[in-house]
Amino acid sequence: QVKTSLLDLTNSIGSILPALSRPANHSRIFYAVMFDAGSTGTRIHVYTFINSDSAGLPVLDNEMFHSIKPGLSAYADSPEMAGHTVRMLLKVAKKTVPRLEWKRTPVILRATAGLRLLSPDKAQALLQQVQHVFDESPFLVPDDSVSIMNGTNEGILAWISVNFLTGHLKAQTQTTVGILDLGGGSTQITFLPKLRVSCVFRSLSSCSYLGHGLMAARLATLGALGAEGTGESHINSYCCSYKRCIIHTTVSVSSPGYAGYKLCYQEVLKVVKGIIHQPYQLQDSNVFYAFSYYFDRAVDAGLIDGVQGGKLEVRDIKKRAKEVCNKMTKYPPISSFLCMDLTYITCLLKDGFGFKESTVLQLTKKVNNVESSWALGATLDHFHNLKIH
Ligand SMILES: O=c1ccn([C@@H]2O[C@H](COP(=O)(O)OP(=O)(O)O)[C@@H](O)[C@H]2O)c(=O)[nH]1
Repeated sequence: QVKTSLLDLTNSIGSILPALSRPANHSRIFYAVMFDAGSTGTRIHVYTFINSDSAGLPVLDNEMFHSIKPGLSAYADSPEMAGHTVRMLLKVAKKTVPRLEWKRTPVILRATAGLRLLSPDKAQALLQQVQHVFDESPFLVPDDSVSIMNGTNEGILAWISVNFLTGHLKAQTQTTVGILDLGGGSTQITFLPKLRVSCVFRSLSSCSYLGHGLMAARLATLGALGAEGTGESHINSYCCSYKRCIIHTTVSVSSPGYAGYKLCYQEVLKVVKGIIHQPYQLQDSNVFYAFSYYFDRAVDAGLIDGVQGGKLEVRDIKKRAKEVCNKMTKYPPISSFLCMDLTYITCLLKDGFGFKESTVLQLTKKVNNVESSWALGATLDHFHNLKIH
């Protein structure tokens, strides 16, 4: 658990503009290109900002977003393919940023759980390929433009993104919202705990759990982590909605004749228990924005609209998990893992983070047409070091 002074953070964000030091007559518009090298895909965010007249926050005018699957870690044994992926995505940046602005527009790539879980030499080989593609590009390549980001920073930067987008970082705003990010390889929870009377300043609480993203949790639940690449393997799981659930080309999972919420919960609890500790000071007044796989699976389960998102209580997810696992729905689940995924999400929220069944989550993909992701916070961090390191 890492704590960061929120006062430092907001003061620093407030001074982004002076740090940019642009010529007086220069256009007020500037751009930044941030790559998210995630475990399940690589994404490009091209941000267009407008300098505000005051020394306050810049205005985010637009985001161009594009993604490619699989993630860079899928090319651990052919790193030049990782370079190819980034080169393809850079075409989006060239189309979006005016040619005259290329040489002053920074390109940055931050990798998350996929590369954290690789051996250091394989991860390094992938990053070197990306660095090579950046160096050949017409964009500005800052120092430390390509690196693996640590999990707590991932959570803090996502918190900055969502609070920036929802207007909670403005000087006069007293409240903030918490964030819940469920990636493929890791999961993050970041929020501002209740003020203790004796505290001088408020501290952010950010926890990241490597190996507890949704895809990693599937493998861990099935005890299949060690089975990868060792030849075909069959596993029985109460969480498998179909007769046969394929998890990996070499690992297939069979249902023991029936799935069921209670038995499935016991399976996923083994992954959650003992590893996730409950962050203290969680309280009812904390509003949490939940995105990435929280959002995707809620859409798959028919709980929220895929464009609008929506509010859900933890008990709504639990209820739908029961319906899917106990086959109480009219429609067969579109994914053979929907029972396991919804049960894992319920277990993570309740037994992992200590949420009540009545806790309300705001399921969100985009805020004002901008992706809910750490990438925006990382871009703001680039323009002025936010002292989160
Ligand atoms: O800008 C983004 C970045 C990620 N995601 C979602 O985040 C999840 C996967 O996260 P990732 O592969 O980055 O996992 P990590 O490496 O962080 O564990 C998927 O549902 C993506 O669709 C998204 O919707 N928008």
